[in-house]
Amino acid sequence: MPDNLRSRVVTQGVQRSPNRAMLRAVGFGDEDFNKPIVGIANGYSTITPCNMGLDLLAKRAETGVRDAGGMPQMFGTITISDGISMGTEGMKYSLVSREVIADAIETVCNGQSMDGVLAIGGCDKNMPGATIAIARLNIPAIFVYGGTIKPGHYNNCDLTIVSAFEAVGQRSAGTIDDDELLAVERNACPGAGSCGGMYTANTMSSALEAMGMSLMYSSTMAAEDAEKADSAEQSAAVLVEAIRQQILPRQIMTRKAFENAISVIMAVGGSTNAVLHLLAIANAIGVELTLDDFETIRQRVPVLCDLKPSGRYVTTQLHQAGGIPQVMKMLLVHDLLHGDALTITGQTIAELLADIPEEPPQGQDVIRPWNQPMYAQGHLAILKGNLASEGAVAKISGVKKPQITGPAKVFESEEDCLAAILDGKIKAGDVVVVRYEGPKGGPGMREMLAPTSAIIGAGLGDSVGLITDGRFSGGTYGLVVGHVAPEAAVGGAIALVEEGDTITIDAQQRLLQLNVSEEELERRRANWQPPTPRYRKGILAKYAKLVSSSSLGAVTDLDC
Ligand SMILES: CC(C)(O)[C@@H](O)C(=O)O
Ligand code: FES
Ligand SMILES: [Mg+2]
Repeated sequence: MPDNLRSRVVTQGVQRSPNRAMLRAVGFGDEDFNKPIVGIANGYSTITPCNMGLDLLAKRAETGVRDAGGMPQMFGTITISDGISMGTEGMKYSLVSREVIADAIETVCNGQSMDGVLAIGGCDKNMPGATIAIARLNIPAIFVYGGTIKPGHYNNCDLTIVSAFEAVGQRSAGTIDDDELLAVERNACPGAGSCGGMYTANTMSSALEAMGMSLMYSSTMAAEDAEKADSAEQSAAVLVEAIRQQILPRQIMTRKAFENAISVIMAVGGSTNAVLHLLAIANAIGVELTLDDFETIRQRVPVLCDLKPSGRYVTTQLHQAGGIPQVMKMLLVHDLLHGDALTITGQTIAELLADIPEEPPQGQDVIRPWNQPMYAQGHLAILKGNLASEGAVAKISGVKKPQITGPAKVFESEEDCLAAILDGKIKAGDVVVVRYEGPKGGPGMREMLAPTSAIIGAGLGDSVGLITDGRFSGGTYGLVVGHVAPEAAVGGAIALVEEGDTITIDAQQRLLQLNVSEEELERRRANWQPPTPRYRKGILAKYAKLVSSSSLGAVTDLDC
C-alpha cells in the first residue's frame, strides 16, 4: 500500500499537473509527490497563554514529519481563551469554538486529501475540537498538547488562574484587600501554558493520553520545558509510522478507550467538561456512550490524585510524580483499565505501561497509594430526577456532604447570579439556579467559574448548592450540578422553578429534585412560553439552531 493513499488524488497523473505546480510553490520537489502529506493543525495564537507556545511545537513537528519521510503542511486553527472570556457574553463562543475547530480541521484535511494529521492545541476546546475532527476524518492522527502552565507564587502558595477568580470572592467578602487582590493578579500566570490545575485543558489532554491518541507523559509536561517540544517532534515520527501501518482512529478510539479515559478522569479528579466532550467525540467516531456509563465507572474508580481545584497540587507536580502513566498503571493492576486497547504507537496500553511500578513513588503525595485514595469513588456523579430527566453532572469533590435541600434562588443569567453573590444576597442553605444558559438557551453553556469561585471565596462552598443548564470550569468545585437536561430554553423542568421552591441535590442518591407536586409542575408547564432566541444572525444563531442536548454532548451534527 502506498503511504500517500489519499494525497495521490492531488499529486499523481497528467491531470494533476496544475495541483503539483501549486505544491511546488509551497516547497514540494520532484521526489516529494510520493510522500505522505501530513497536516499540522496549529492552534498557535497570542490571544492566550494557553496557545502562545504552540508555534515552536508546530515547527518541531514539521521537522519530525520531514525527517520521517513525510511532507508537512501547516495550517492554523482558532481558539478562544476561556479564562479571558469568562463571565462575559464572549464566553458563549467557547463551546461553539469546539465545533469551529472540528469543522476547520475536517475541512482542510479532507479538502486537500491529506494522509494524516498532527493536531496541536492548548486551551480547553482545542482538545475535543481536534479529536472530533480526527474521529470524523478517520485518518492516522496524533494529538500534541501545548502543555500546562507552571504555578505562580505568592505568600508561599502556588497560584493558578483560579486563585485570581477566588480572590475576587474574597475581596467582595472583605477577607483580602485591594493590594492582595493585585498581588494575586500579578502572579497567577507566570508564562505560557494551559491553566495549571486539573482543570479542563489538562483533563482533556490526560483523557487523550489515556485513549492512546497522544504520547505517554506528554499531557502533563510544562509548556515551557524542553521535553514538550521534543515530544512534539517524536509525535510526528510516530504519526508518519502510523500512516505507513495505516493505524486508524477507529481502531484506537474504541469503547474500551473511552472507558479508559473515563477511569483516568475520575482518578485524577478532572473537569465536568470531560463528560460533555467525551460524549461528543464518541458521537463523532460512532461509539455508543451515554451519561450512565460515566456513573457506572465512577462507582468503581477512586480519586487517587490530590489536585486543584479542590486538592492541593498542580499538574506540573503530577508530572513529577509519574504523570498519567503512573495513574494508569495503578488502574490497570486493579482491573479498572483495558490493557489491550491500542495506541497510536502501534503498541497496547499494557505494553506501554509494562515498566511502570504498581504503586506511586515514595516521598510525594500528589498521587496517593492505592489504599489511601482521596475519595473511594469518582467525583463526577450523574444525577437524575424531576429537575433533570435526561441527566445532570455533579462535581462532588471538596465538599463535606454532597447533599443539600434548600430554597431556590433563581437567576436568568450568570451575570445576575454573580451580582447577587457579591452583594451578599446568597446565604448558607440556599440552592442557586442559573438557567437559560444551556446549549440552545445561552447559547453555548457558559462556564460559571465566576459565581462558583465567588461562593468559595465567600466561604459558602459547603453550604450553598448551585445548579445550572450551563457548564462549569474545570476550576469549579463545591455543591455544583451542571449540564441540567433538558435545558430551560426547550422547556426543561429547570425553567419551571420559582423563587423559594425547595430543591434537593443528593449525590449519594444521585438525585436532583424540585420538591413541588407533579400537578403544580403541570400547571406551570402549561403556562411556560419558549423564550425568543437571543441571537438572530451569525454563528451563535446557527449554533442554537443545530445544537443537541448536553446529555448527548451538545453536538451540532446529531441528526444529519
Ligand atoms: C479558565 C479555565 C480554568 O481554563 C476553565 O475554562 C476550565 O474549564 O478549566
Ligand atoms: S483559559 Fe485556556 S486552558 Fe484555561
Ligand atoms: Mg473551560
